[in-house]
Amino acid sequence: MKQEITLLDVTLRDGSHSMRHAFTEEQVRQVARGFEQAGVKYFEVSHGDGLGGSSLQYGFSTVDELKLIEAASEECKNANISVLILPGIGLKEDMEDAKRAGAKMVRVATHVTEADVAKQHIHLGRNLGLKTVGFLMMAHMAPTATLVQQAKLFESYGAEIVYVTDSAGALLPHEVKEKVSALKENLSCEVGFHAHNNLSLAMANSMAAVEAGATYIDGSLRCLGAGSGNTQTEVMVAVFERLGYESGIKLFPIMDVANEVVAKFMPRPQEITGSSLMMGYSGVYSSFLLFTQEAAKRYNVDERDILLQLGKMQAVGGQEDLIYEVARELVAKNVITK
Ligand SMILES: C[C@H](O)CC(=O)C(=O)O
Ligand SMILES: [Mn+2]
Repeated sequence: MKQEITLLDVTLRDGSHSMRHAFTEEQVRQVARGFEQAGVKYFEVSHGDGLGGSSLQYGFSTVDELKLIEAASEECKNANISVLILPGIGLKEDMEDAKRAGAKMVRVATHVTEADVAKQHIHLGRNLGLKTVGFLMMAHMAPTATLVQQAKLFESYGAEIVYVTDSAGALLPHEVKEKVSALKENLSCEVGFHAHNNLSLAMANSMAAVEAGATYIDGSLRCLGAGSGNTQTEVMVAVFERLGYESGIKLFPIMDVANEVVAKFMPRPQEITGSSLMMGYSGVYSSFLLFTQEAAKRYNVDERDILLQLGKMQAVGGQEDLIYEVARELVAKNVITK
């Protein structure tokens, strides 16, 4: 019997960063229809920074995420919609609204050392009858023992799956293996893994995660996501099938939605540019990419210098304002390298 894994697609959520949160209802419907036909079990829809993310700080959504969740849900009979929520950005009401709009799963995301802020959200997810997941972001920033401690908190609150989230695309395969194995040894719930491709390691890291026992792996079509994007879903379908795993996703239909739908609205190819490489190298949150490019342009400084400095400062999600501060400091110090 083939071992089952769930490939959870985040094109319509992590991809929202790359799309500057401008998904249209028609784009979402087309992708959702494609997922339904291809046999995808779970896919995520919401603002890139999760429910309630539409704001001056993170970027306003063109179309209200609830409308997008509702539209996606209307297209699906078997595929289930997940939403992401970051405590402090999204509210209790947002989770309730998302459930009414058709969400079946909620992933509660915190910085890797802050699982304790998710207790109420995990409880609420369970009370709403949603499949409830803990999502430990910027996993490269904590030693494995801390990650285990934090994952245990999530599990104790009721999370049914806990994710190791490589938000900066900074982890190397042996580190993924160590972290996922430690969670498998210390938790009873399932373990998931979310990669970013900033060091061209998303696929290798996803394979390392599955080999270490992860059963949920995130991906996005054509890699559409923050930074250099995520592990490419349609490629994972092929690779994991070759490795003898069963994802339930049909290869040709998932390739069709990637190439006939998503590729046509992507604003740019998901390449590993100088800046996204630097994010993986210095451990910077992938969703900082477009803000960094804007700040570099505005202050005429090298994006790589901003990113190196943000990495040294250990900047985390929610500190987007630091990007501009660092750019201004580089100007003040006369580090004008462009
Ligand atoms: C809010 C972030 O975009 C969540 C995520 O996908 C990550 O940390 O990676
Ligand atoms: Mn991500």
